[in-house]
Amino acid sequence: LNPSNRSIQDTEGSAVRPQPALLKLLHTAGAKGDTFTLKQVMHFLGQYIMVKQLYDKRQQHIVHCGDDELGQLLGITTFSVKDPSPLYEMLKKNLHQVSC
Ligand SMILES: C[C@@H](c1ccc(Cl)cc1)n1cnc(-c2ccccc2)c1-c1c(C(=O)NCCN2CCN(C3CCCCC3)CC2)[nH]c2cc(Cl)ccc12
Repeated sequence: LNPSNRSIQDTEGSAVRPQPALLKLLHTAGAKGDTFTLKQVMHFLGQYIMVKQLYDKRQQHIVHCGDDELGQLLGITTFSVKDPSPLYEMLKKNLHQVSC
């Protein structure tokens, strides 16, 4: 993100530009355009998980993404929505701060 090295949460309201691989997932989930707030990125990633039915039907906080592009981006096969750290790591690498 930006050189001032603010944490990912600080960029809540400001605009971010996802890398192509992440942008593709957001468009699959119905997102339009190429610049979003972090909140919108989170919303569309949630939609993506639902559209692709990646969450465990019995334990709905578990996401199985090993066979999906989401897993390629995260570098993991499974995660729990209760532990967002792998997600924030991925977003740090795949979101560019848009200084507008
Ligand atoms: C609090 C929030 C969250 C948000 C960010 C993080 Cl790093 C962790 C957790 N959250 C809580 N459960 C989910 C979730 C669980 C299963 C399937 C889809 C989403 C989410 C996620 C949202 C979201 O925007 N959530 C809106 C309300 N969700 C409730 C759960 N609902 C589903 C639960 C499973 C059955 C279908 C509905 C969907 C709407 N966006 C995400 C993106 C990712 Cl990479 C991972 C998880 C989520």
